Amino acid sequence: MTNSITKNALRSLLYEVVTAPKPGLVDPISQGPHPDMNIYTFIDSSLSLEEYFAAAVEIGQNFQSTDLTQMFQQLRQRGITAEKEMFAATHGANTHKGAIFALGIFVCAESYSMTNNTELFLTISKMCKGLVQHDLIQNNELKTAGEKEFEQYHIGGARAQAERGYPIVREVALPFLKNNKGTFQTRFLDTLMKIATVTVDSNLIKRAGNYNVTNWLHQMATKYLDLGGYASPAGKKCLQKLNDDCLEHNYSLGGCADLLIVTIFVALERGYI
Ligand SMILES: CC(C)(COP(=O)(O)OP(=O)(O)OC[C@H]1O[C@@H](n2cnc3c(N)ncnc32)[C@H](O)[C@@H]1O)[C@@H](O)C(=O)NCCC(=O)NCCS
Ligand SMILES: Nc1ncnc2c1ncn2[C@@H]1O[C@H](COP(=O)(O)OP(=O)(O)OP(=O)(O)O)[C@@H](O)[C@H]1O
Repeated sequence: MTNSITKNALRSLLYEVVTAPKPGLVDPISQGPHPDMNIYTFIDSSLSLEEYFAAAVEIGQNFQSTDLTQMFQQLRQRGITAEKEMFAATHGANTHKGAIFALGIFVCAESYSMTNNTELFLTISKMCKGLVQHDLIQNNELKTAGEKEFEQYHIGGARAQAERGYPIVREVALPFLKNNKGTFQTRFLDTLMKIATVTVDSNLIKRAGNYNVTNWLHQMATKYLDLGGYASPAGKKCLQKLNDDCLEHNYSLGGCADLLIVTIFVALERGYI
């Protein structure tokens, strides 16, 4: 029988991807600026990760030592296999690399925290202690987009969020989702845009080729929420414009999507939604 944490991990991936219309991201209406993937690719990708999340639950349940960075190392080894399983399921498209990292951490930490009665976000920062130093500062071969951006702009992307215990999720997105009422569609779109008001998304910066795009995103997302979000006609229109802008400029919001996924996961675990 599928463990309830594993099930909520899969639910959060599917809830995120069916939410539409998301700017710069794949949803059932549009591939956005992602010609190599669509909603079906995301379904296949999500299902391919079930065993990975089940393994992450087990790692969290069985971990005994006090040094939680070792638990993260175990998870990471399994995560590298999960990336291969994802690429096999999607015929080579990178649908969920960031989510394998972020949601894997949340699943493992949730399982550990439930077994050992610890606080989720504190557990995550203990697991990821030293990650930026190890992966980005001591690394002499900066190859991936995120690694190069650290060199160029000094931003830590997905790794820095993890090491800091996901402050955007803990302090911004989760309280917002919890208090925001309405349909799932409205709540998730507005939460995605709330995340976009503060996130430095390395995926967007890579696509734009400059850091300044971050300020543009923060301003557009703030404007959308000020107009009343998806529940208001003006907010809807603003989101449509943002969707068009992302398509026109080939902008992707992969980091914001990952943060929405983990926010939905915690909300499901805590019964906020
Ligand atoms: C750290 C990860 C996400 C990726 O690192 P990588 O340097 O390959 O890519 P990069 O830094 O360009 O980012 C990849 C993805 O992170 C997400 N992301 C971007 N910005 C942010 C942000 N601010 N917050 C959270 N996630 C973000 C996006 O989905 C983006 O596409 C992870 O895949 C990783 O650790 N890769 C190394 C191999 C590994 O250990 N894999 C197993 C992971 S469990
Ligand atoms: N609905 C979605 N949910 C989650 N992530 C999404 C969604 N739609 C798109 N993405 C994200 O878009 C990113 C893929 O964008 P991109 O093509 O820029 O990355 P890449 O394939 O790794 O890069 P490159 O093409 O330069 O090798 C992935 O990180 C994926 O997470």
